[in-house]
Amino acid sequence: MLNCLVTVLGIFICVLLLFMTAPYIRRYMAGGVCKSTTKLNGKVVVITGANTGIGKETARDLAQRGARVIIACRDMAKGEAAACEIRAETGNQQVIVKKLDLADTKSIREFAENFLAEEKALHILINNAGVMLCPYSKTADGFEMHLGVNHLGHFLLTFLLLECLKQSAPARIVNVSSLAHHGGRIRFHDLQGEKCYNWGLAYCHSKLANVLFTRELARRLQGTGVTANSLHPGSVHSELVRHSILMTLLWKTFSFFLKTPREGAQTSVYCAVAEELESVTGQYFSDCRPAYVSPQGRNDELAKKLWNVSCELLGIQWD
Ligand SMILES: NC(=O)c1ccc[n+]([C@@H]2O[C@H](COP(=O)([O-])OP(=O)(O)OC[C@H]3O[C@@H](n4cnc5c(N)ncnc54)[C@H](OP(=O)(O)O)[C@@H]3O)[C@@H](O)[C@H]2O)c1
Repeated sequence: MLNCLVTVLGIFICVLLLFMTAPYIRRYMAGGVCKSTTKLNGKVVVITGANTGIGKETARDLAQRGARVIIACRDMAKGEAAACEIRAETGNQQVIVKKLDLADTKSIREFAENFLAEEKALHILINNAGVMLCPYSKTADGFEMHLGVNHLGHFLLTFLLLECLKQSAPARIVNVSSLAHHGGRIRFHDLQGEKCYNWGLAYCHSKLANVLFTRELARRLQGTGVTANSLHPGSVHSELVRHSILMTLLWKTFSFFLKTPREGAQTSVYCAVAEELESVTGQYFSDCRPAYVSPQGRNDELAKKLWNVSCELLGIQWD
């Protein structure tokens, strides 16, 4: 009887504490805010996966600053709905939608070809699109889905747009990675997860690949006026966990504690516009400040090897 009472009292105190501290936890989770007032009139921005979530809010912020924003997404109807909303809210009519499916290298090449034919410059490329917790599946080119979309798709897109970025310098490349990169491992003997697949880890591996790609890219771009940085947006209430019912339920239950997509976009915006980052490159940010990178994410030899393997897989020569 006494045990029972103590347990009930314990639970009651825990719930009370949670309610009392919730506003503080929420404020902590909201993270940093990009304070930059930089205007982007005359600048061209490409954001992948900007029809929803963090990408859409990043597009909204940059459109507000006057940029010509290209929403690169696979679903034109969803992209047009997002663009319509942003145009109406910001009054910026230079928000346009272009088709890009990162799970298909043909679509990536078509997107880049059209972009280079139609646009004169590219000042900011935000590689934001991503998938998480997918059951084992392959892209059109036979790459494991997380690796193919999150890493290889953006690797190829950056390769195809790089000359334009260089010619438009100063320019910035922003790769949206994740804190999850800490759990990632680059296992070259089973990069595609064919021998051993874990849907949670596959996401972590691909996000580690984002960090390593950024590091090697920044090293190669020294002196070109193009910078490359990666970031963790925070834990954001978005559609990212849609492939897992359990995670969707968890995300909904604890949504109060998660960042809104608008809060989640702050570090992307910071990396894209902050004046103090003008010549900062090869870094990893979270909450609009430098953050800790995992030991694997700081391994230059691994970054170089991943670069070469990615080129081989995509059949490109990128020296
Ligand atoms: N949410 C978080 O807590 C969190 C934490 C750390 C890192 N991140 C990173 O933040 C980025 C944005 O995620 P989010 O939270 O905003 O998720 P989201 O709401 O699910 O948005 C992901 C975007 O990527 C697009 N996408 C997926 N596959 C694509 C493909 N094959 N081709 C083109 N676009 C594709 C989606 O398009 P559709 O709408 O057509 O599917 C969507 O626009 C991701 O890189 C994610 O890894 C998020």
